[in-house]
Amino acid sequence: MAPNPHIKKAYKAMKDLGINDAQIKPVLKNLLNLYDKNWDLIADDNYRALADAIFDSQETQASEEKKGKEKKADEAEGSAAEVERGKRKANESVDDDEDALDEPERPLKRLRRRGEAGSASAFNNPNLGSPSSKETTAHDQETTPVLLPVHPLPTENDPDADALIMPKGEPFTDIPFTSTHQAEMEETNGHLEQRDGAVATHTIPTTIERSSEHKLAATIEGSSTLALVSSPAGKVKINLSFAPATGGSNLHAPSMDQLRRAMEDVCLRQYKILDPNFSVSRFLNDIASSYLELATKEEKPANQLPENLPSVTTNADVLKKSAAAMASTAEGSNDLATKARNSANQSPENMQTHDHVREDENNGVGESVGLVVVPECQISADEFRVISSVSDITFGKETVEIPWVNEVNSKVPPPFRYIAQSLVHLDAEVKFSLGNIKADEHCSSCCGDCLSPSMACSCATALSGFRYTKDGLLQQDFLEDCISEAHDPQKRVLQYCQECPSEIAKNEETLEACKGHRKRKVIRECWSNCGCTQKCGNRVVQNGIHIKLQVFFTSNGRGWGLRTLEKLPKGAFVCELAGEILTISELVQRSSEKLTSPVMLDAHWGSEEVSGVNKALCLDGTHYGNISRFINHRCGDANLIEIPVHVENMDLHYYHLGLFATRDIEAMEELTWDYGVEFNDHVYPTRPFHCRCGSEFCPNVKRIKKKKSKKRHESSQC
Ligand SMILES: C[S@@+](CC[C@H](N)C(=O)[O-])C[C@H]1O[C@@H](n2cnc3c(N)ncnc32)[C@H](O)[C@@H]1O
Repeated sequence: MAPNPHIKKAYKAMKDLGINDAQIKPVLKNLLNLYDKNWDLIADDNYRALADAIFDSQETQASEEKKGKEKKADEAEGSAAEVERGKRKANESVDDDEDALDEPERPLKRLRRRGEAGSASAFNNPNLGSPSSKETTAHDQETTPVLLPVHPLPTENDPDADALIMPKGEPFTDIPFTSTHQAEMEETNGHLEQRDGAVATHTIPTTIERSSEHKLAATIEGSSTLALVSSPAGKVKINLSFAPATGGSNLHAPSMDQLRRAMEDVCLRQYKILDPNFSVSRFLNDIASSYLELATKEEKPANQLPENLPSVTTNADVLKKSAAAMASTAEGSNDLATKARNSANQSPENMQTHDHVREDENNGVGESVGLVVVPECQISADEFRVISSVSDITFGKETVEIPWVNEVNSKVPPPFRYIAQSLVHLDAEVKFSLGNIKADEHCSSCCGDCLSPSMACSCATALSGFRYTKDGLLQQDFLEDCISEAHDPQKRVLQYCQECPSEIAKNEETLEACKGHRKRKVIRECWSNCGCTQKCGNRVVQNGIHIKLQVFFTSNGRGWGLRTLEKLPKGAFVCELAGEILTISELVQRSSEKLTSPVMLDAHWGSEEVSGVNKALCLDGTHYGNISRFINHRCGDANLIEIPVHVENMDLHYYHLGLFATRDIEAMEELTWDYGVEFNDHVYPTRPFHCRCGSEFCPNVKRIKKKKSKKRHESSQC
C-alpha cells in the first residue's frame, strides 16, 4: 500500500526540525485520535501542533527519567544520599538551571538561537532546520546567550530615538509587562554594563550579559522579558521580547503607531490617565531616563534614601498637581480640568505654588507630563467616555475612525452622544415608511449601479439626471449653481410662509411676517424603494463618511475644529449634518441654553406641505450629534457647502443635509461651512460668538481693514 501522503509530509516536517521517526510515531498516533484525523488541524502552521506535542512528550519523559534516577540513587546511597539531597535543596535554583540544560534541546529552541532568532518565521521556514543551516555547538547552547535582533542605538538625529523597539521575529504574547529588575550595573565608557557575576533577575528568568558593541544580549527561557540597554551617548533603550511558542500563524508585527495607540487606549481605559497630552513614547522615555538616573547613582545602604531621588508622589498629590496645571488653561466650568481641580479640593492659587506644578504643560515636548490617575468616582461616565475616545470620537459608529488631538492646551472635547444618523427628539413628525412613498417615487427600473449609462432609470428622469459623477463627486455644474446661490443674494429664490413657524414659535403677542426662506436645490438619492445595489453611485450621503478626518483644537479661539487628513477633490462628500430632529417649538424652548449648532430644515417652508410648528423642523447637534458638530463657521468662502439630500422619500419637511467640498482641499486643512447666521440676529437661538474666521468676507475682518486704512489715511494727511 502506498504511504499516506499526509503522514509522509508530517514526518518530513518533523525531520526538518531534527526529530527522529521513533519520536514522531506514537505522538502522531495520539494526535490523530485526538483531532479525529483532521489533518488540516495537524498540518496547520507547518505542523506546529505535532511539534509541540512531541516536545511535551519529550519533557514528560525526561522528568520521569529524572525522578526514576533519583529514586534509585536514594535507595542505593541511603543516608549518604539524604545529606546530598539536603545540599541540593539549598542550591535548588542552580540545580534547576542545570537540569534544564540537561534536557534535550527543543529543535525550536535551537532554531531560535540561531542568528535570526525569529521563532515564528524560523518555524515556518523548513530550510532553517535543515542540516545545511549553521549548527551551534553544545557548548554554544549551554553558555552563549541569545543575541536578540540588534537595533541601532539612538543617535541625535534618529527619528526613532523615542520609539519602543520590538525585537523582530519574536512571537507576541499578552504576558503582563512586569519586571523586578535588580541588575547591578556599572558605567563603562558612558554606557551601562552588568557587573561580573551579577544577574538581572526578572519575574521571568532572563540573563543579560556583557556584550560588545552595546548589543543587548539575553537568553529567552520561556516567557517574555524586559531589558534595558544604554548607548555610549548615555541614552537607554528598552527592548521587549515575547514568549517563543505563542502567536500562531496570525503573528505579525504591529506598527509603532498601532502599538502606541493601543497602549494609550489601555492607559486611558484602565488607569484613567486624564491628561490628553499623555504619550506612550514619552512615558517610555521617562522609564529610560529614570533607569539611567537610578543606575548611575551610587548605591546606598538599604535603609538610607539616596539624595536627589526623584520624589515619589501619591495619587492625590499627582491629582492636585495635574489639576493645577490643567486649570491654568481651563476656561469653561464645564471643562474636565476644572472638575479635576475641584475634586482635588484645592484653589488654583495654592496649587500654583505646589512644588511639582509644571509651567510648561502645554508644550513640554520631551518632558514627563504629570499623569492624573483619578479614582473612578471623580469623573462622570460621560466625561470618561469622551476622554477615552482619543483614537475614535465616534466610538465605532462611523465606518471610519475619527481621532481627536489637542496640541494647544489640556482641554478635552465636550461630552456629547455621538450619533451617525439624525434622531427625532420627541415631537417631530418624521415618518420613514415604504407606505409613505408616492407611486411616482417608486423606481421599478433601477438595477445594479444607476449611474452606469445602460441603466438609465426613472430616478434619473425624475431629477433630470443624477447629481453625482461616477467618482462619487457632485456634478460640477450643480455644485457651482449651489455655491453661487449661497454667495450671491441676487441669485437666491426666497419663499415666504403665510404663517411662519419661526414667528409662531416665538409665542409673541403679534405675529411678525415671514422673513423668507431660501428655496434650495436638492439631491435625491436611491433608497429601499429602488432596485439598485447599496453600491449604486446614486447613494453617497446615505453610505456615510469615507474620508480621514481629525478633530483638533484650533489655535485662534474658535475651540474645537475638524480637519481632513487627506486631500479632497472639489465636490467630495465629507459628512452629513446630523443631530436631534426638533420641531421649531422644541428649539425655541431650548434656546435659553444657547445651542452651538442648530440648523433649520427650511428649504420647503413656503410650501403648503410644511405648515404648523410641528412640521417645521431643525437639527441640533449640541447633545446628540455627529462629527459635523465640530465644524466651525467661515463667512463667505467656506470650503464646504450644505446641500439638502432626500434619501427616504421626498417628504418636504424632513431631509438630510450633506456637506460637500466647494473646492479642492489640501490634507490638514480645516473644514468650514458658512452657518448662514446673521450675527446681529438675536432671535436666532445659537450661542452668539465673535467671529474669528479670518475670511475677507467676514464683517470683523472688513471692520479691521476699514479701521487700518482709515488710520493710514489719517497718518498720511498729518
Ligand atoms: C458647531 S460648534 C463648532 C465646534 C466648536 N468650535 C467647539 O469647540 O465645539 C459652533 C461653535 O463654535 C464656535 N465657532 C464656530 N465658528 C467660529 C468662528 N468663526 N469664530 C469664533 N467661534 C466660532 C462658536 O462658539 C460656535 O457657537
